[in-house]
Amino acid sequence: MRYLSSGESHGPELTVIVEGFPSNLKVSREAIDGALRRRQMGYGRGYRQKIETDTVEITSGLRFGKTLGSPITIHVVNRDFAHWTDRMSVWDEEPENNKRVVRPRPGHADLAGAIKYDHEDVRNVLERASARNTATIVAAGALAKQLLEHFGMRVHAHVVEIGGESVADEKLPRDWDAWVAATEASDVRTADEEASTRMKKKIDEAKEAGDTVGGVFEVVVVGCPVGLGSYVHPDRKLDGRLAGALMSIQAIKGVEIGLGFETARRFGSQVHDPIHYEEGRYTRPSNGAGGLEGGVTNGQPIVVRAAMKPISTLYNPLESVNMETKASEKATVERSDYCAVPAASVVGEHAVAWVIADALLEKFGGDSIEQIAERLQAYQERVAKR
Ligand SMILES: Cc1cc2nc3c(=O)[nH]c(=O)nc-3n(C[C@H](O)[C@H](O)[C@H](O)COP(=O)(O)O)c2cc1C
Ligand SMILES: C=C(O[C@@H]1CC(C(=O)O)=C[C@@H](OP(=O)(O)O)[C@H]1O)C(=O)O
Repeated sequence: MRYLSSGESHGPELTVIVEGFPSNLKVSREAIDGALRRRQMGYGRGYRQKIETDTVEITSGLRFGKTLGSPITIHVVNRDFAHWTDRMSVWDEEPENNKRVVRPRPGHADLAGAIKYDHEDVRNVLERASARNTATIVAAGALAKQLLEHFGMRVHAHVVEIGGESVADEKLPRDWDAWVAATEASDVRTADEEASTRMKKKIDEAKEAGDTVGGVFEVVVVGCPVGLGSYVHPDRKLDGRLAGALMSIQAIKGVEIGLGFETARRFGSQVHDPIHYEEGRYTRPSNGAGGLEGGVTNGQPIVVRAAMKPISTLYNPLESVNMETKASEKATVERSDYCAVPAASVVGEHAVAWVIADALLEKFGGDSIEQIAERLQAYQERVAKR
C-alpha cells in the first residue's frame, strides 16, 4: 500500500492518491472528516484554522461507499486560496507583481530549499514545506485506521508534554475508552487537567513574547497481532518504519519507542520485559519495549513518542539575511501557529496507523477484506497453539 500527496499550502487544494488499499471495506467519510477536524484543533493554533474547514471529496476508488481495490483519490480544498489567487497563480508568470519572500526563516526549509531548487522567492519553498500537507497524512491515515478498526485494532494519540510542562507518569491513563474521551475533550489533547492548565500557561507566555513552544506526544496501538514487521532485514523492521513515518512529519526532532532514551540510563534488568506463560498464552508483566522487539510486534500495545520542536516562525523574529542584498535583517514573519503539538499528535496518530496497516497487509496479503480476515483468523489460531 502506498500514497502520494500533492498541493501547496495556499494553492487550490491538497490531493492524495492511495493505492493498494484492499477492496470491500465500507468507508466512513464522516470519520475521515472527523480526523481532519481534530487535526485543525488545539490550543495555540493560528488564524488559518478559522478560515479552513477541512473535509474530503473522494473522486475514485469507492462505489456506494465501499472500496473497490482501485486507487482512491482524496481532495481537500484550501479555502484560503480564495485570498491568494494572485500570489498563487498556477499559470501566469508575473513575478514583478509578487511580493517576494527573501528573508529565510530559521528552522524552516526556506534557505536550504531556495538554494537547492534555485528559487529567488522563498515562497516557492515554504508553500510545499508547510505543515498544511499534514492534512494529507491524516486523510490517508484515516483510511488506514478504518482498516485497522475493522480487524479490532485501535490507535490513539495524546500530548504528554508542552514547553517543558508534562503529564505526571502516574496520571497516564490506563482505561482505553476513558482515555480517548478525556483526550478528545481537552484542547491540548491531554487527559490530565492540571497538566493541561500548566501547558496552556506556557503557550500563552510564548505567544505574549512573540515566541513559540514545542512538546512531546505519544501514540498507542492496541489489538495488534504478534509478528508484524520483521527482524530479517533493516528496511523491514517496524520500529524503523514507525520512526521514519513520525520523523518525516514537519518539526518532529526525535522519536522514542517504549522506554526509548530512558533505556540508555538503566540496567538491562530494569528495561527488558520478562516472559511468562499463563493460562495457555505468553504474557509480559511490563511493556518497556513498547510492543516491539527486534522490529517485530510482540502482541503488547505499541507505544511510540515523538518530540516536536517549537514552531519555527517567530513573531519576534530571529536574525536572517536578505538573500537579494546579503544584508543582515530580521527573518520574514508569516502568519503562524504558536504551538501545534496537539495537532501534530493527530498527525502522528494517522502516520502510525498507516505504517501498521501497511505491515498488516504485508503479513496477511489479500486483495479484499474477506481474504485478509481468513488469513488473520488462521494465523491467530496458529498463534494460540504456540
Ligand atoms: C501541525 C503542524 C503545524 C505547524 N504549523 C506551523 C506554523 O504555523 N508556523 C511555522 O512556522 N511552522 C509550523 N509548523 C512547523 C513547520 O512546518 C516546521 O518547522 C518546518 O517544516 C521545518 O521542520 P523540520 O526541520 O522538522 O522539517 C507546523 C508543524 C506541524 C506538524
Ligand atoms: C495551514 C496549516 O498549517 C500551517 C502550517 C504552517 C507551516 O509553516 O508549516 C504555517 C501556517 O500557515 P499559514 O501561514 O497559512 O497560516 C499554518 O497555518 C494547517 O495545518 O492546515
